[in-house]
Amino acid sequence: MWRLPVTVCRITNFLGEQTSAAVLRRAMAAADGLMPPSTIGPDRQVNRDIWRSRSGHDFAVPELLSCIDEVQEAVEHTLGVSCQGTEPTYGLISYNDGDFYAPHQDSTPEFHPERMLKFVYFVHRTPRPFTGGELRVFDIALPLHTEGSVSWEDRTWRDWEPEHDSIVFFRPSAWHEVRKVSCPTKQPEDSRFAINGWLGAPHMTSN
Ligand SMILES: O=C(O)CCC(=O)C(=O)O
Ligand SMILES: [Fe+2]
Repeated sequence: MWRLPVTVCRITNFLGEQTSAAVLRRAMAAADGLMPPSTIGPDRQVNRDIWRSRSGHDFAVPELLSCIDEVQEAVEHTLGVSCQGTEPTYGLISYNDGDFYAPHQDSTPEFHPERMLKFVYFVHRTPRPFTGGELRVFDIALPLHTEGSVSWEDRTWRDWEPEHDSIVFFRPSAWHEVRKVSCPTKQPEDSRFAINGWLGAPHMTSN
């Protein structure tokens, strides 16, 4: 069996000092109003065994979208996806002390098949007020028809730091997780903030 890393495009200093600081200020203000717990699935269940974080859905970041637009072609080329005619959907997610997201896929043939490209843009206070919170992206085991021969314990991965003003792009079908965050102050403003979104076919986009 072969293990191949999933390609992740990562860009640091993505918006620049001033713009990322402005996004962080808005994220901190949103978190101060205590965003609701993140929910999973079409019936919007809170399941703290799978996903512990808080989500804000009406957080607008036009400056991020225009920077994504500028790199989109290069990212598509690198990841081998085409995002022609797609539209972005996104939200602000905050992870505070003890929060995490268990391994999952953002899209499967049955669940959000319209999602073509995933992006996660990170902001946080400096110095970083939390530890953990790495984005873990699992390698693919090949050949794909390995039923029975691959065990969950054997899996391999690469961790990506949630560094302020960095962005990662990958295919939403990749298995990934957010490692548990430790944030000793427990203050909402000290959270690991992520603007988490997808480029997807608009006619199929749903929540
Ligand atoms: O915040 C991250 O690093 C990724 C979060 C994630 O996997 C998701 O919201 O689907
Ligand atoms: Fe995800």
